[in-house]
Amino acid sequence: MNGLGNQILVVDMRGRDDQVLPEAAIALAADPATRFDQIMAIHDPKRDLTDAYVRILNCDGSEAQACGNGMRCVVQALAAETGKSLFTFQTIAGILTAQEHEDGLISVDMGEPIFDWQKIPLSEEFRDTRMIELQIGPIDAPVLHSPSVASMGNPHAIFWVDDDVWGYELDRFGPILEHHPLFPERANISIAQVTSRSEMTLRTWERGAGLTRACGSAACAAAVSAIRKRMTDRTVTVHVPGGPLVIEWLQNNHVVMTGPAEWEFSGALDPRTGAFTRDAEQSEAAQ
Ligand SMILES: N[C@@H](CCC[C@H](N)C(=O)O)C(=O)O
Repeated sequence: MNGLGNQILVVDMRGRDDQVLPEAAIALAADPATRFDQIMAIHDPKRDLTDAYVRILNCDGSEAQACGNGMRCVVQALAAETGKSLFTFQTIAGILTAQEHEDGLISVDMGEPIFDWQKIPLSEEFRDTRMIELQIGPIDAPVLHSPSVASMGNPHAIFWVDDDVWGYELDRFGPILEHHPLFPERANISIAQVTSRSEMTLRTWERGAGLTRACGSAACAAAVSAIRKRMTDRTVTVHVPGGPLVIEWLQNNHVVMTGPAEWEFSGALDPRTGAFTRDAEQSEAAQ
């Protein structure tokens, strides 16, 4: 599936007690036929009143605490299967609720943002008035500096720019910043330009996945950071390379993300090796 071009493999692990292995994820990501950004593995619920436990893997095999676009894909897959429209999920980071609307768009309550530096986590206290020294450009005139830092369950840094986000070499700066010592668990790195009280443009270099066409949790982290800085109102349309996501920061402190999800193909996966066989009718149609 995909969520605004964020490539997602939704893997049904219900009724099994094993897991998608990191090696399987790495093998699947290396195959052009199954290239993906994240795996959303749907497991049997571990708690009453939840529909499923969802485990999230990046294409480098690492486990993530949140994936907004992937959650919308899970909702669409389960809504098609069950006819339900309201869901409650458990992830490593906590409980999330989600809803598929009549128009097909999906809202996910991504929970409460975290700004406490120890919980993001950062290696030391950091205020966005302090520059992160970059290994590029002159030290007294860095290309990107003073990010907002926040967690949506997963760590994010958002660098604000006044001009076009496409003018920055995120593929070059992203890996340097992802591994900056300020981020002991690495971080998702975004460049954002606020264009009005209700809109911004955002590009993201994802921890464990690299450049993606959309990152839902980054859109949430960027929106709440812009709202805290009084740059926007509490509802923000975040334009990512794959299209728009609407982010609302509710008075109860929860962040709700709304956007689409799209089915692409299906097949059978060996969760130990990553061997994948596309469903027969789809293979024939592709020939
Ligand atoms: N694409 C995602 C984020 C996936 C996890 C991230 N790369 C991490 O490691 O934290 C989204 O839509 O939120």
